[in-house]
Amino acid sequence: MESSSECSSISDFQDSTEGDDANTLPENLCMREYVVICDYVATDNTQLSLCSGDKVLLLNAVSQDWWWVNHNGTCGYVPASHLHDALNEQEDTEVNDPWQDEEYYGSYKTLKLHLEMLSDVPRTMTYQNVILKNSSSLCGKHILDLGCGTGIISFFCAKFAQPEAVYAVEASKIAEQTCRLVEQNGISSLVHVIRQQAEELDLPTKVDVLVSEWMGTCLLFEFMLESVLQARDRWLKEDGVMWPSTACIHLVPCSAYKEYSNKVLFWDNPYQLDFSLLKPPATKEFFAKPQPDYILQPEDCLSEPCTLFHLNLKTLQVAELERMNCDFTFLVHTNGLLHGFTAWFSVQFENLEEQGHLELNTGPFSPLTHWKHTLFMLDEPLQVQKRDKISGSVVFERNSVWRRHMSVTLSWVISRELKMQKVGCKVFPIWR
Ligand SMILES: NC(=[NH2+])NCCC[C@H]1O[C@@H](n2cnc3c(N)ncnc32)[C@H](O)[C@@H]1O
Repeated sequence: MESSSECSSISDFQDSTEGDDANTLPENLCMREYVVICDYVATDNTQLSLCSGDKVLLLNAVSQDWWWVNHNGTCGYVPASHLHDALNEQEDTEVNDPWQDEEYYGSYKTLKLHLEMLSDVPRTMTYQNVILKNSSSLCGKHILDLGCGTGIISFFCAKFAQPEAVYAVEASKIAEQTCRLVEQNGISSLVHVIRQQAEELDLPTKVDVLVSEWMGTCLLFEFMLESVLQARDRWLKEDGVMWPSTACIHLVPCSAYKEYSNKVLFWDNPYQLDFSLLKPPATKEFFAKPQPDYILQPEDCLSEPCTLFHLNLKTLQVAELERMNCDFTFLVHTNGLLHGFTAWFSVQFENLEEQGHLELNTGPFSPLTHWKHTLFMLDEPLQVQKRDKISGSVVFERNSVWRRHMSVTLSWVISRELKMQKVGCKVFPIWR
């Protein structure tokens, strides 16, 4: 990165970048004022340290992540995620709310997402089975159903067990419907619908069981898990039960030829014309972020999958969610093209009445769920063959500004007979 001393004034900097249209934003966004929405401390002398509320002038969007700005006559780089378009100020709630709660809970007030979740039979039946198989242990117990949505889990508790009370907590407007459903089904003496954010909850007692369906893309997106862990610390008895009890994130190297062909190779000769110069922008546009609704076929796996993270939800701390990293090694078991990696999650529910646990696995070897699979596409496919080794690391990093978002950084080395063949690294935002 250029040194910030290179920029003595805006006109100098602008002249030096004249015609440099490689990374400049369209005219309408350059030279606009932006507001800093989160403190930033420079980590080298090409960057600026800024405080939330500072106003800067955007000079050049060098990349999606780093922008060259002017602040009171001094130029330097700042992370784009820390800036908000002051002239195009959205509702204060958007700029000042890193949790985007208005948008988030707004998305759950209609039936669309609830229909999708209830239509997911493997997901919903797993929760029903957990309640069914533990019905005697739930007798006389207090249960917290966090983020109950339409209340389906609370209904299972009332139908298949005899708990003392179920607190069905739901922050979105759907809670009004949930109240009506509970009344209509005659279980309002047992199931108490509370329209409240879990963070502001006030219950009459601690609970014996905290059950929640909080899992998002790549397990963590939405970071509803933070709400669940905070509710655990505040409301779950010392010997209380967390359902799910543990959660895992799995990864496998894979081929995705159809995806690559449809999105990139397509441009080689549409209607017998050579549009191949569009392949690089197509790669950037379609593969910069993961595909969250991909369906990985088992035969496209290039090795056995591995478990990256195994989280114990009774002991996990919120601070651990900021950054999680893990090394991996895959032994390729078939010749083919490595187009990318696919991730999915599984959650386990401790069984209170017999050995073992119940599991909901959202991977390619289990019944398909509404989460489908998350495909991380490399920019270029790589030829691999049986007995090659794909080793590397993955870093899940929570977005320091937009608290429901994260990034996944994949680094890989492909080796053949102990000789390094290919090395690579790519950062995937989910979604900011
Ligand atoms: N598996 C998921 N990715 N999402 C499915 C559960 C999400 C449900 O929990 C509600 N919800 C999410 N966070 C909270 C919270 N902190 N407090 C109350 N309700 C919540 C949200 O409004 C929605 O109805």
